[in-house]
Amino acid sequence: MAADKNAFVWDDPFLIEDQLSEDERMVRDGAAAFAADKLAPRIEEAYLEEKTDAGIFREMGEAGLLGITIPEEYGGLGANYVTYGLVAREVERIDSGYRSMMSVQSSLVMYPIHAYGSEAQRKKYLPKLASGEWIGCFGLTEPDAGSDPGGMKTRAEKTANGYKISGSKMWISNAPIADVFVVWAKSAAHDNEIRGFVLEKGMKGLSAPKIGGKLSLRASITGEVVMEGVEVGEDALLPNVSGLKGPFGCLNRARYGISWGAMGAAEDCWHRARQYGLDRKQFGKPLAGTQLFQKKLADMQTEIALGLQGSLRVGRLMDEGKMAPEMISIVKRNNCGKALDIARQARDMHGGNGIQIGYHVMRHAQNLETVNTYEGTHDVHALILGRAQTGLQAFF
Ligand SMILES: Cc1cc2nc3c(=O)[nH]c(=O)nc-3n(C[C@H](O)[C@H](O)[C@H](O)COP(=O)(O)OP(=O)(O)OC[C@H]3O[C@@H](n4cnc5c(N)ncnc54)[C@H](O)[C@@H]3O)c2cc1C
Repeated sequence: MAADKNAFVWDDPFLIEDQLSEDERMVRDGAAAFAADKLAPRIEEAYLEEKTDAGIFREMGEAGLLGITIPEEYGGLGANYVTYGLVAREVERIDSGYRSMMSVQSSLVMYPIHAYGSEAQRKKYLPKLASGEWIGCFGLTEPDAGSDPGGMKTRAEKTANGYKISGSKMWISNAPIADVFVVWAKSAAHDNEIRGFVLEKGMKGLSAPKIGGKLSLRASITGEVVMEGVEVGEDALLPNVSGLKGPFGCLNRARYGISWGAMGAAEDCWHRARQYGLDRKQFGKPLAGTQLFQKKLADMQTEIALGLQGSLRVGRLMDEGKMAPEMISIVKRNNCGKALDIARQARDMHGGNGIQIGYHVMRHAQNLETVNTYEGTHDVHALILGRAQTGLQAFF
């Protein structure tokens, strides 16, 4: 009997699947298999023990998940932004920390080296970052400059052969295990404009101590980047960008991926809450048979369907070269905020079991606290959108 072409697919209400190409589905399926085989078995221990396995980068590299949008000649996959988003969704279905490790490497380290770097920098760094042999980090945030990166204090002074960089960065994902550091500094030789520099592990004056005690993103290591007069040659400067548009160009890509990733974490919470409600009986019937439980599931289904459709639309526009950063603010802000609400609801729907590591939902909720904050907080994206529609700057 032929399938009913008007049937409702509860876990894909708007038939996202039909809107993807064969190639996009193939890479997505590979990422899903990788996530299930290599990431899912590690996450509970990694999270509980706050342990980041640096070997994951090589495994991600072998699976082709690093530098999805970077051309093949530099070791990337040469795929489109929709594919990048689909991969982020699969990885974050397991854990936001693993997706963070991947996003930083692909969007915040490989992207700027490709987009703003010299040919020599591309050839030197990109293949090893794509294979996961080298791990990258991106240093923009400082102890006193988070939402306002223009207030950064890190400085690059001109020397005879290059630059001397001094300052400190805070909350830098991957930093303690990084080989390659893309850092942003105000450069005296360039009218105090913000410029990007590529530093390498082992340089004199460069250190990256771990920030311990995180209650969120515990599987993804975070550190400071301390630069005490780090001397680099002219070849460390990213030559082709200056000003805040450099870091924001990278952040736009990462934020777009996060909008998909957060929906992956939300889907995991939704599916787990639904299954829990079907399995668990109270008052003589499954929890899923109660009106309140079903209302919560319907809210989750609705927000996830809308969120995924929004991210897909923005991805298609990026691939057509028609992306405006404000579009990314809409999906990053909406999807992270909604995913956080969904994870908290799912935790509640699991009752006492919901606080246990083995039920996964509280880990997602804890992670999504960070995902809602980094890469532009929920409120900062509201200010970007407010400015875009009123023409009035409300940041200060
Ligand atoms: C686990 C983790 C990993 C991270 N990884 C990286 C990384 O790899 N690289 C990197 O560079 N950074 C990274 N960050 C930093 C992250 O991007 C910043 O934490 C974020 O930008 C917010 O900055 P802040 O923490 O200084 O908060 P603040 O900017 O001090 O904000 C505090 C609060 O004030 C609000 N606020 C700020 N400005 C305004 C305003 N004008 N009007 C109204 N409200 C406002 C914010 O919305 C927020 O609620 C990471 C952070 C975490 C927690």
